[in-house]
Amino acid sequence: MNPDESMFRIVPTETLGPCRYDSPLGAMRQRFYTDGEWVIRRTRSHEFEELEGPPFECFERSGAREKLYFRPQDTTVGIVTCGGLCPGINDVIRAITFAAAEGYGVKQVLGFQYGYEGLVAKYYHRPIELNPDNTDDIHEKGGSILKSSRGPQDTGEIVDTLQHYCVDILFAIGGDGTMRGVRDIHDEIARRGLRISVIGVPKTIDNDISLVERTFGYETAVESAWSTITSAHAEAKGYRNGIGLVKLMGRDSGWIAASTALANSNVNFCLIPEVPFDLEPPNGFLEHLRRRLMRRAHAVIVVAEGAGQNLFEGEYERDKSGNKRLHDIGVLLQEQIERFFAEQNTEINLKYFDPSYLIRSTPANANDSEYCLRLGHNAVHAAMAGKTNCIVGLHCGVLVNLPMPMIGERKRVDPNGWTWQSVLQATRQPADMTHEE
Ligand SMILES: Nc1ncnc2c1ncn2[C@@H]1O[C@H](COP(=O)(O)OP(=O)(O)OP(=O)(O)O)[C@@H](O)[C@H]1O
Ligand SMILES: O=P(O)(O)OC[C@H]1O[C@](O)(CO)[C@@H](O)[C@@H]1O
Ligand SMILES: [Mg+2]
Repeated sequence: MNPDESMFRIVPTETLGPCRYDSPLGAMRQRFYTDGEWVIRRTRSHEFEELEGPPFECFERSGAREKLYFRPQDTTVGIVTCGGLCPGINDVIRAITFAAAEGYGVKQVLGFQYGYEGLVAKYYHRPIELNPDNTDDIHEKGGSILKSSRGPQDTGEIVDTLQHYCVDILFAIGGDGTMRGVRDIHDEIARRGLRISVIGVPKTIDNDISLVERTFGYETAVESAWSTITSAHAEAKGYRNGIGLVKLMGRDSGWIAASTALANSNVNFCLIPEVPFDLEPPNGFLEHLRRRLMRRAHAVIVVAEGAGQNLFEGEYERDKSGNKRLHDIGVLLQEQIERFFAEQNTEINLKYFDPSYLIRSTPANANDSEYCLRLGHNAVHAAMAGKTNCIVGLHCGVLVNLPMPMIGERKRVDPNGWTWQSVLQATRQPADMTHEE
């Protein structure tokens, strides 16, 4: 069904060419989807005024297509995992391997090791052949069986390697940096006039990929953080003026901290990168903490690692991929809270929790595992139909193929949005803890 063009416009994904081959999934009487099945892009009410032309953009639904671009028995698939770890990476590797090898019967599935390094000859990381036997139980483990890495690699050399191994389809599982890598690899492939599909499966516990409702691993990370809050609460209530201070990941987006504060509403202060705060009285965080202790004699604080960077001076160091190494807000808060109450001759008992890597190295929970399976399957469906330079992700509750050029700025918590307003209601912290008028 085509949408009414005056009202709706489908944003198509790039395709390598016409699809000539019958899908073997037809023999399984699987339901096929067409490019004409679409999902309306989520648009906030204030964005309507800025829209030009047809007001509703639509994305094509993910799903198996009846006709394929690649002939399965001639097709070689590659998988690579890059960036930080995340619960569910192995689930996605397994789902891609099973869908490609068992579902479509492709010739070969190659796992490139150590991120984009594994696609550059000078590192001598040989790819491993993946099959249903050696990926059978990997979803029960955290981490990535293919290993990962950060740091730039030469795009030309990456494409040389794809050609060397006759790779027809590359699946890159990673975060925002990895997706930019997909775009560069795609551009080089196009420049060389090659017929290789590159598909991204967005992974990040930070949940910060634009247009994607939820990235896999995020929910598991929140679930792991939940139990740390329970411990912090017990410690806080176990002593006079007890304070449980928990630092969670989230460089630029405070989704994990905000969701954890909602999931375990023992949190009294949630500090995220999107909402700046000051420390000192009259309206800084420390004064509000003092008032909270006066009322209830204990407090639980959750701080995202990217929060309060305005409180530091000095340049940032960078990691190999160019990401900022942030100043340690957890340690600064610990020091400043202890100093502040010592100056007031008030006894406090502060316990500091930093579960950073614990929450991202665990296996995926059941809901994330299910999501990973569907992402893996639908990434394979998209690639076999010749789609390229796109990602698969959940949008308005439905899996869609999103063209890479649509993926814009990082998704961040909106201080006026539903999530943050719920956090304010649950914590009862002031909306503004700055000295600004
Ligand atoms: N702008 C870019 N262009 C091309 N490649 C990039 C770009 N940014 C990052 N990459 C590459 O993508 C890979 C992963 O990037 P990065 O380390 O930033 O992790 P990520 O994919 O963003 O995951 P995470 O969310 O865990 O940080 C690295 O090899 C990096 O060099
Ligand atoms: O220490 P690493 O491995 O560079 O990863 C840390 C970063 O990874 C992320 O979890 C994103 O994957 C960030 O929130 C965090 O700052
Ligand atoms: Mg990143």
